[in-house]
Amino acid sequence: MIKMNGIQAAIIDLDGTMIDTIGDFLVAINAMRAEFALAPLEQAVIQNMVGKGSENLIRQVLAVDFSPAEVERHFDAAMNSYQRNYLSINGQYSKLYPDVQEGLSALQAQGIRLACVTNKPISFALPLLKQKSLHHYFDVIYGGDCLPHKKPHPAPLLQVCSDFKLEPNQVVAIGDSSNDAIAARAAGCWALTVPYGYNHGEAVQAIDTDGIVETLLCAAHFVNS
Ligand SMILES: O=C(O)COP(=O)(O)O
Ligand SMILES: [Mg+2]
Repeated sequence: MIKMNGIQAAIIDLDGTMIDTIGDFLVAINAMRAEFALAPLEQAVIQNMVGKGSENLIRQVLAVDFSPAEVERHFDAAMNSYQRNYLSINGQYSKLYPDVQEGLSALQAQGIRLACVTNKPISFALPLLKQKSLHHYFDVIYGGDCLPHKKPHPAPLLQVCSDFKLEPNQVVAIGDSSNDAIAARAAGCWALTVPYGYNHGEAVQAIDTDGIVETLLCAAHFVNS
């Protein structure tokens, strides 16, 4: 792996990196589909649709049964149903991946500031981070609807660099998908990838990243080592 020195901040992804939220997605999506008299989808199918924000997810989920025109016709009602269902169970079917708190603590102990950048809507992300006792690690938290662009656009990462008054090459972004690495590359930040999340059904080895780290604790050992 490449030597990564002078890192002052880390931008951490949420779904698939800190928290295994696929159970929440499964329950909320299938509750929404039941309201539309659609059959439930398997977890493996939904898992490959997660990562590009709620709008993308809902369009993909509707497109299993509907034509492009029907998807647009049902979109608003489906999104309302999904949001209501998600918020009613947020976190109940989710759990932290191994060594998340240990990794965040170890990064902080090295003087590295932490930001969370997720494509999850902020109204889902904040209560979830609080419920799982992770919010206190982060100086800055951006949801997918906080800024005009979401990952893989570099804007949220560049916003963090600006918030922290750092150059992008002083910042590492750690995520589970190509979305995170593409945003990092485009911003000029370093990129690390965890292998256990949801990479749109593709192998993490195919991601253009500066390294694959087994856990966030491994990431902490790797940065500035
Ligand atoms: O909600 C999503 O689409 C995924 O969010 P993430 O950016 O935290 O992986
Ligand atoms: Mg993710």
